Amino acid sequence: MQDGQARIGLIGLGTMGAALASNIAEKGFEVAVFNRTTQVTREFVADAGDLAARMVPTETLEALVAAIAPPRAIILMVPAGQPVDDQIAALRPLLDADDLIIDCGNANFHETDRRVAEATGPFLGVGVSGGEEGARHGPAIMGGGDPAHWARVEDIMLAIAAHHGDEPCAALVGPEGAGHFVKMVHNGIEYADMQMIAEVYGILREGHGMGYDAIADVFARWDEGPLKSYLIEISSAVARARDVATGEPLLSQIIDAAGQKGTGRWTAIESQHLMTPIPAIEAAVVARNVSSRREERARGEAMFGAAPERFDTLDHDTLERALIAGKILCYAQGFVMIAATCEAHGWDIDLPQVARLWREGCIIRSTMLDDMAAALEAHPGENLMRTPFFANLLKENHGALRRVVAEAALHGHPTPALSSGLAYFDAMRTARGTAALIQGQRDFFGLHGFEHVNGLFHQHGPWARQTATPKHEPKT
Ligand SMILES: NC(=O)C1=CN([C@@H]2O[C@H](COP(=O)(O)OP(=O)(O)OC[C@H]3O[C@@H](n4cnc5c(N)ncnc54)[C@H](OP(=O)(O)O)[C@@H]3O)[C@@H](O)[C@H]2O)C=CC1
Ligand SMILES: O=C(CO)[C@H](O)[C@H](O)COP(=O)(O)O
Repeated sequence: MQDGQARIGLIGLGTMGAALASNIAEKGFEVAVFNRTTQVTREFVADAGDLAARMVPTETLEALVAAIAPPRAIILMVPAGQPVDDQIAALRPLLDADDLIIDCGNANFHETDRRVAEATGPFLGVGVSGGEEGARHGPAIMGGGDPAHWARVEDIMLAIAAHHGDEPCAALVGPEGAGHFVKMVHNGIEYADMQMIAEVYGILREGHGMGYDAIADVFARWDEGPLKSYLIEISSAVARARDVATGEPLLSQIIDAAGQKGTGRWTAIESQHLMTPIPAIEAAVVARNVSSRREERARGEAMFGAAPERFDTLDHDTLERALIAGKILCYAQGFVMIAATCEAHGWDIDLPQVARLWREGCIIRSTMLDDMAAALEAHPGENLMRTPFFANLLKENHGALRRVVAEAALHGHPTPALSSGLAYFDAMRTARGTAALIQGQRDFFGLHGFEHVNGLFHQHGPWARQTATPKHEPKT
């Protein structure tokens, strides 16, 4: 320790903070820790084993600040929203002007933008993904803020991050709230990927009548192919798990109402502000909302009868291929959203770099990300679905996605994310769609005008009282 002082501080020893503090200490950095509930700090350090030698437990914010070598860097790992503002407000008066606060929790990136603008000292917003296991042994880290501030802690971030070969999955992706924005989109993709897997799980369970161990075997087999990913791997583990209390398959004992802390909802709301379509992600957020309406769903079942029927017209290969197509479309929507936000905010987030950061450590890590990074690198500005490698994969697999969505609909299995992914794919390959009718309707009831195929703007239909007068000359 430098003059007996720690290199960095960390506030919030919950699931993520405790794991991150242990990771930091394990990588050789002394870390001073503080938690709102003091007993948690005491127990954490008491249980830290050899790592305790590189930890300084503190019981007041003043003691925490005194324990860190200046210029200080302090990580916050507390819930998003007011707790972060409160913590900053309590901490900042105790700090020197050049001390750095790093919010490593999930934050709404607009709040991070605001905190950067309001900050009276250095501030970074850093997205950390990987859950407890990732935080402990190597998460993906998406930094946002001033490069000079990032440089002060870069060695720690690179050391604690997951690695893909020799490459650390940690980087400063952009200014202000860019790191939290990228983490938010990561979580949006996470929602959509999880929902698609859950939809296929429903078909295997209710449609095929398979048992949980057999479903776990299917997921485990898929985890050896193109779908290889953390989410498929843990889906297998979850399907195989037994409930400790009853000995029953755990999945039969978990109430089917999905929780959410806000990142998926933020992604969906932001996409609407940007007018950038991410329908599979939005559908996944809606599906969580629907899942929470248990009592209403039960009343619906009593009134109309249970929807999902047994059917055996889909083999496992078709389901796997549908998930491959669906997965590509989830990520494609996420990357398009990052590109759109860059344009709106004047940010320059490097999409291939984001794909590389997500290859290890994070929840959406998947073997496909290597090819995604290469595709985005080779075709800058292109939607992932139109890059040659993924376009070919979609050509090979969209038929399977179509069959799964169609058969599921025929047999009463809701597949909102898979269906939305397919509708996006079809809409995005339809040069002349159906919006002409909407423009005609808008003009009919509101004289909103439309653009004519001859290039004239603000034309009206024959229902307009006055003769349509072009406001602009034809485009040449
Ligand atoms: N769990 C996960 O998989 C991931 C979580 N995150 C993000 O990391 C952050 C922390 O999450 P997680 O560790 O799961 O949460 P936990 O609920 O496990 O821990 C929360 C921590 O914050 C402290 N805390 C809560 N409210 C306040 C407050 N008002 N003021 C000060 N401290 C407070 C708690 O202290 P006390 O002991 O006193 O209650 C506790 O140490 C969140 O932003 C979350 O979204 C990011 C990636 C993954
Ligand atoms: O950031 C995470 C993973 O990447 C957190 O686990 C987050 O809580 C997941 O979101 P939700 O709770 O809404 O499912």
